[in-house]
Amino acid sequence: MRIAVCPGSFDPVTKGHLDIFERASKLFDILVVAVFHNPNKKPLFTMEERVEMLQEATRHIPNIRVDGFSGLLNQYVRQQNSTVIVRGLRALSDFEYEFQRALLIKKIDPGMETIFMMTSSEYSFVSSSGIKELAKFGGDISCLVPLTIKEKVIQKMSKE
Ligand SMILES: Cc1cn(CCC(=O)O)c2ccccc12
Repeated sequence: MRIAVCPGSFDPVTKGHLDIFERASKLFDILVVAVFHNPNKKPLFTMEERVEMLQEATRHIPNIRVDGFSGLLNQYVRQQNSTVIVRGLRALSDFEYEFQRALLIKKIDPGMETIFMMTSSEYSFVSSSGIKELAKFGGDISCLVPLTIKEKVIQKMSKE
């Protein structure tokens, strides 16, 4: 059984994320989309909200499992009976951080592999932070996130 883990903050999930999920889910028997609890960040949505939003947004992909985790990524991946991490790359600006992170994981856990997938060109500019910024000032985020996510972002922003 080939399992891969796709970790991220997904605060919120975007169409760029979904593009990677849909393509990566065809390469593995199970794709675990894992919301990472980052103690250094103050997310807009709670871990539970992000897991729920991801479950909704990926309902059409049968071999996806959504989960939340904290702690060391490589330990979590091994707990999922996997040694493969999948990350999406939007642009060259992502590469340096992702490259260092992949090398560090390889250093502490040589059996772990990180696979990078380029997002489709139509989503190469889409980021969760950009979407939140746009929504904050009343911009239309319809083409950047699934409809169910759009409503939740606007609702959450109205309370900020
Ligand atoms: C498109 C994309 C960006 N990233 C990293 C930045 C982020 O977490 O949004 C991903 C992580 C997993 C799957 C897809 C993506």
